[in-house]
Amino acid sequence: MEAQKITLNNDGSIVCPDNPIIPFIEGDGIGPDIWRATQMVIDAAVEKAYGGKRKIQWLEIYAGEKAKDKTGEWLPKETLDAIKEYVVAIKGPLTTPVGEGIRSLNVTLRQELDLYACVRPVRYFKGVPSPVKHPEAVDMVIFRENTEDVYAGIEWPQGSDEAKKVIEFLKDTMRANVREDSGIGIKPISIFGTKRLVRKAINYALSNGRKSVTLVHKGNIMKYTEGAFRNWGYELAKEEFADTVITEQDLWEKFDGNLPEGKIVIKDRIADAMFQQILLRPREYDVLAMPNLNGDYMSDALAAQVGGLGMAPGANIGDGYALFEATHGTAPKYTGLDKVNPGSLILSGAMMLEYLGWTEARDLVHNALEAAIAKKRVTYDLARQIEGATEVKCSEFASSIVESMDQ
Ligand SMILES: NC(=O)C1=CN([C@@H]2O[C@H](COP(=O)(O)OP(=O)(O)OC[C@H]3O[C@@H](n4cnc5c(N)ncnc54)[C@H](OP(=O)(O)O)[C@@H]3O)[C@@H](O)[C@H]2O)C=CC1
Ligand SMILES: O=C(O)CCC(=O)C(=O)O
Ligand SMILES: [Mg+2]
Repeated sequence: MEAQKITLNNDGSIVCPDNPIIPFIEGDGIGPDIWRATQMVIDAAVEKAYGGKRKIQWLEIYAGEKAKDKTGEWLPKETLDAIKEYVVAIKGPLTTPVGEGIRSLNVTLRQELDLYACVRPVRYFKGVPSPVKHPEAVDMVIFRENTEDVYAGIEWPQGSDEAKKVIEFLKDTMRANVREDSGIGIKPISIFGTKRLVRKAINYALSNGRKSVTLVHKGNIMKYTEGAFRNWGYELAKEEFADTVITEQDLWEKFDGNLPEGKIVIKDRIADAMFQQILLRPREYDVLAMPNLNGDYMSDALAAQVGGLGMAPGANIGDGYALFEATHGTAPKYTGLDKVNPGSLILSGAMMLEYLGWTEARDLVHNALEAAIAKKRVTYDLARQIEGATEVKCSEFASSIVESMDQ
């Protein structure tokens, strides 16, 4: 069967052939190890679910260190073009230097492709060790705005002409005093960016039988960015989902705390308090929508509750285009050791299978991952927390997942 491209309908839904061509970026650091493991597990699940009728044809594209070595560029235009051409892609993590050097390639990919929602489902898999008493109570899906906020890349180093000019402008024109030896960063949050993100989160909640969407913001301090995010989120819910969305106040005043069938609650929480809520009252939260930085922090914190960054999948989704990737980074100290947990990228691959509509293969991955963990032969991150577990390599864990598909 000849491999074909995935195509997009006008409404942003995809048309997926049985033999789609899917580009992948291997990634830096632990990327090659976890990508190898992921490819093996996803291919095995597809083969097992569809008996050869469906198969992914993988197409390697380059970004990060491998791209720099091969082409002299960190993010070649061909890579962006390929993701647009093939609609769906998957990537390993890419390194970003701290405090200097190139801008994040991960953030650049999201912005250039307008993948405005970073979707990170956080759920518990049986047998995974956790620092909390009831990790099974965690079942949340983060919708993190992916293109704005302090990630917009509008910043100038301390002492630069640009920083000096902005400081002067603030002082002379806006009567706002900023210390002269400051670096400057700008935090834009727009009505457009907020509303399309919240719209996606509410639509997801409605089509997946979720009960609430919580807007997470620091609007008491950053009134016109984070506070506005909250206000525009409520506004959007009222404008576009008046028949289905109720407020928390409605829930108590009109419905005595009992959510009517088919409705969802929209509520909001201030971000610092929300970090406590996810630990102490996880059952009260479902879909979470938030600006970029809050989403970045909350993703790793929530991941910790269900087994850590080795078990944290994600996707960057726009209007049709999607780029799947783990929540974690390149974990540089483990580069080339075949040691880390490939679970996050494997689960990101399972999200991709769902996006293709291949839910039988997705279920196989989820069940086999749980079955492999039950055997207590797991990578270091889980082994160090499970009594009586044997530590296995990244590749061995992937093989164990594949073997578990047959059992
Ligand atoms: N989307 C992306 O591509 C992302 C890229 N990055 C980039 O990655 C680089 C490193 O960032 P860093 O802050 O160290 O964050 P990382 O997420 O790479 O790693 C932090 C720690 O998390 C644990 N961890 C991460 N991945 C796994 C895994 N697969 N299995 C088990 N444990 C895991 C390890 O903990 P322990 O030490 O306890 O073993 C690791 O030391 C930076 O350049 C950063 O910019 C960061 C996040 C996302
Ligand atoms: O781009 C990076 O280096 C970090 C990104 C990140 O932490 C994230 O997307 O969660
Ligand atoms: Mg992060």
